Amino acid sequence: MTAKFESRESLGRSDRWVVKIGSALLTNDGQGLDTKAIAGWVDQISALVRSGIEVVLVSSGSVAEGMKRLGMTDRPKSMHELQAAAAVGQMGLVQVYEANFQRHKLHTAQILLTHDDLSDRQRYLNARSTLRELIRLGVVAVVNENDTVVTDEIKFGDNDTLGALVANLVEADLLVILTDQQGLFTADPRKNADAKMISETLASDGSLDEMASGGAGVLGRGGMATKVNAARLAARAGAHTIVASGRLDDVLLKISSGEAVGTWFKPDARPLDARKQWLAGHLRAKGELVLDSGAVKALTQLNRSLLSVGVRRVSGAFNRGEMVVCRDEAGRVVAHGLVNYSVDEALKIVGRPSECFESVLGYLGEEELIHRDNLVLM
Ligand SMILES: Nc1ncnc2c1ncn2[C@@H]1O[C@H](COP(=O)(O)OP(=O)(O)O)[C@@H](O)[C@H]1O
Ligand SMILES: N[C@@H](CCC(=O)OP(=O)(O)O)C(=O)O
Repeated sequence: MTAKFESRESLGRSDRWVVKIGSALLTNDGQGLDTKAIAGWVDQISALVRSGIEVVLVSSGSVAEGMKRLGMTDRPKSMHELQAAAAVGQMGLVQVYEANFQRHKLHTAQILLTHDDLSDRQRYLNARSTLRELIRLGVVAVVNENDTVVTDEIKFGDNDTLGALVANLVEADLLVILTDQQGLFTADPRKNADAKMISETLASDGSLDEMASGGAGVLGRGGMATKVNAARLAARAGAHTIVASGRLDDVLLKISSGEAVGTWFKPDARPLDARKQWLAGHLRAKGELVLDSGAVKALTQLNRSLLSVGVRRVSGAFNRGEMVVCRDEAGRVVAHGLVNYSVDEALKIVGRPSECFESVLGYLGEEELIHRDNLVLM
């Protein structure tokens, strides 16, 4: 547990926040952007900035606004129509933010990211430097997924995950996820009138998954499950998360004055170092390795690298340097890591000690299948 923020009051006074505003809130029943509500959130963010808090904004809404501008009544099914709608709507989104932040004499900047941008270490570092520079300059960055260039396989899809990755990038103290519910309930409150709101919890608490399994609202993408996962991802970098209702009056100001609004997800582990945070944010695995119990122990208890001798099975299509998931024999995810061998090579060396590599492969590469510096336990 990070001792830094032990109370709502101290968390409310933290220096750097990422605020994510979801589709469910931003749009008037899918009829374009709710500009009045946006003006209200901008007023609050501007007040936070004036009080010395650094804020990065992650905003959805491009598809809904694009649909309205193009006269589409139903959410398009095809990828290229969605991408066209997002491209049109993103213009509206930045116009609304720019015009409203102008009233407070604050500059805005548009940042559009894809999963690929953040899985490539160099591009990740570039995005990080740019965001940090914008923060230093007192500019409010408005981040969204670059919907125009992403395909189903590589997209974040929901902006909760993007919000958590941005929180990791800028080393935020707090990720605030504003949505259309007051927080995380014990079950989906739309379907269960007896559901109770959770006021605070450890992000790692396994019982949250069941509570959040109810799916998204009509306009949202991820529902509560992606918010819980986002809180966990942010927690790995030591950040706290609050999920709260964007419809509550002055919600952000209430959070900054320490009021107990929404659900507070606390980190419980020591934050990962910067490189491992980047690895933990690699969400698209290219393959899977099934480890025997000795290998699981070597990784989880002894902090060792993964050797091919402890791998039972290999699947997927990966090249050297790509991300794979390591599971135990019961199918539980143990770790993510960047492999030193392609799938074709890995298939030849699994279950064998590294002394055999030269005779099997015809050359001697790295001794480890995944080096411990490139492994992150899950
Ligand atoms: N346990 C839960 N607590 C609160 N909301 C839940 C829960 N399970 C599912 N939900 C649903 O998640 C929705 C919010 O997610 P989503 O529609 O993706 O919003 P956003 O666009 O803000 O990300 C709520 O409207 C609610 O119906
Ligand atoms: N990038 C998409 C947002 C995806 C989305 O709806 O996410 P979320 O707000 O988390 O439900 C857009 O701007 O329309």
